[in-house]
Amino acid sequence: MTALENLWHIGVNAVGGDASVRQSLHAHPITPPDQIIAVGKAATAMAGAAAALFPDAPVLIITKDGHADGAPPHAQVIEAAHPVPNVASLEAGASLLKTVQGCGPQSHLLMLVSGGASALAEVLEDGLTLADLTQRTQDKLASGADIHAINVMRRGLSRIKGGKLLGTFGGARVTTLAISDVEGDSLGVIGSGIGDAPNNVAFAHEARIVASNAIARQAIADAAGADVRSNAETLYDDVTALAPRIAAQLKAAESGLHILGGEPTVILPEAPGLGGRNMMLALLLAREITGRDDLQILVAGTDGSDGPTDAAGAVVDGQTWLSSGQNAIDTAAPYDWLAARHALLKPGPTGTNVMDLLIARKT
Ligand SMILES: Nc1ncnc2c1ncn2[C@@H]1O[C@H](COP(=O)(O)OP(=O)(O)OP(=O)(O)O)[C@@H](O)[C@H]1O
Ligand SMILES: O=C(O)[C@H](O)CO
Repeated sequence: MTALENLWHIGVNAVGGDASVRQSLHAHPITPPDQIIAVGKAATAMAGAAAALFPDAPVLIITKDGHADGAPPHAQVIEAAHPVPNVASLEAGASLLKTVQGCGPQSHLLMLVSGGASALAEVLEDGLTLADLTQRTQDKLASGADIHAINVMRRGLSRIKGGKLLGTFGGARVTTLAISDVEGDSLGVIGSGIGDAPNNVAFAHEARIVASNAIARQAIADAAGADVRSNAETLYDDVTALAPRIAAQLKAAESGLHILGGEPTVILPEAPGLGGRNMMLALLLAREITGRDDLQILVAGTDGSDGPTDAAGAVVDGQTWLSSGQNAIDTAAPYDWLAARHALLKPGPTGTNVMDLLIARKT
């Protein structure tokens, strides 16, 4: 493993779903819940920590396909598609609504929310079909819209988002623990507000953000110590605008480590190839730094999968663009091009999701 990959793992481990939930519940104990619900890409890890503390509570886990390994044996597990929902997302949404509505008058519900929840569980407003939902999701994802704009669309179609799910809760108390994968760490945006409560509810609601991009970056900075030159959450723009800006900053920077976080956007052509925003940014950066022998850059999603692929991102340097990757840029097909250069990172599902990290070393 390269030094940059090692640092990425340190950051990701610092925001693991299991450890984040355990630490939060240890620091601020809660009364035992009567029901545990975990929704999102980190649901299995978050639910595992809660179920170990509260073994008597029934557990519902809704997560992405292939992300359920290690789920508590007594949990009900539903796996669905991400980022574009499928029929399992509607089944998951129906189970979610039924479970919340089935909580008794005195009950305490523990909600564990992580990014990806929006696509993984849905109950549509009357008159809408799965085809409407998938089409609108695909269009928005390809348009370069950021997560705030995507989730405004999602909330408008939904009977469980934007606080509507907890609006159906008839019990006494809800505790929401959330891992943030959105700028500003707002509970109303994470999973389109699936763990948020509307105003004027009759139950007590406490919400905590237990992991975030800032926490992951700080863990990397702590591990790298005096070597760190910058640490900022500035990866919020189109990848074609970000790449030249970041490359120019790195070329002008002092030698040392640079840590950036956030979630870039990509505008896709009509029939894109295989890739994700991290791979696309890595490819564009490879072009910008071609020939430089003093720069190495890692760009990867902390959930372990970038777009609809099995890679989290890539590591590039001044040699990566030895033969041109322009065609891969034009067709939005960074995956195969980077794979051929052995530049992809494939850690598998990480049990967390705090957006993306860029770690660059200048020597
Ligand atoms: N071929 C491609 N090249 C570059 N980017 C792509 C490609 N195909 C899809 N994408 C991008 O991948 C993104 C979806 O990626 P991913 O599944 O990692 O989403 P996410 O932001 O983590 O989802 P969520 O916010 O719901 O957790 C979309 O923004 C889309 O533009
Ligand atoms: O699921 C979602 O809505 C996004 O990942 C943001 O949390």
